[in-house]
Amino acid sequence: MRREENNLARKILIAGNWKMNGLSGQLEEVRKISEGCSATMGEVDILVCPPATLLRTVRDAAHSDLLVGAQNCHAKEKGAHTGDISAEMLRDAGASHVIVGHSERRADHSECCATVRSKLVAAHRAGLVAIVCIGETLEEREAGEALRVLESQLENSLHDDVTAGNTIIAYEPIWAIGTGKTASAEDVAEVHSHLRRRLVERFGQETGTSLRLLYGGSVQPTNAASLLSVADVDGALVGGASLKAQDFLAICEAARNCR
Ligand SMILES: O=C(CO)COP(=O)(O)O
Repeated sequence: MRREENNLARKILIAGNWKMNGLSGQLEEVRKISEGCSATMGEVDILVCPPATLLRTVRDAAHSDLLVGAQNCHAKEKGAHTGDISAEMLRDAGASHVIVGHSERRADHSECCATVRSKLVAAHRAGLVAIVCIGETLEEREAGEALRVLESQLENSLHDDVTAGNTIIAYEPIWAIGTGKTASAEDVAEVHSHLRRRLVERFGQETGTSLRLLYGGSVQPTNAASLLSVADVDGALVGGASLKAQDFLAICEAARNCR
């Protein structure tokens, strides 16, 4: 089933995850994104997630309709956690969204689903919309375990007060991140419809069908249209291609044309 036959009530979100990239001298790309997508922003939500050091600068430089988010938060509100940043601090710095549970954090910082869930609670406590990432490894996919692994991550990373207004799910197969390999539209459709069913079972019909499900992993201007046309794909979480305004804007434009 293609997107137009599915639930169109969910507004598409194109989110750029800059990861550990970006210095204050390089804000020209943000200005280009901000200006370039001003016509698109009514129809598509557009979010950029710079490193925490640039949150305030990007927020101040960007069009007010461009959403600005962070890439991680600590579970606690404040206290003796040297080097960490709380969800409240991110909000104070201008963020409205925060990514939690990205596979790079799960791998580099040994974050398990319980940690991700506590960060989700923190994000909601601070009034941030959380983007919860889940994804399987290549070994898990090849062993036929992908759906089981994803289901477990989904189950254990979320808490019961999740709503379509405070949470977005991003499916990012680990083997597709930064590799140039993208999951096929068929694989993405299978995963997203499975996740949708699980969300409806857990949160009920209304919330389950309203939660947005993003795809991430080597999304490029060349493949965005086909990925975004898949039913139950409600947007993209873009890494490398979000660093160049031209590429990111092309993906936003592809999203606009999917409506
Ligand atoms: O990890 C990602 C976004 O969070 C995807 O990264 P790439 O688009 O560079 O594959």
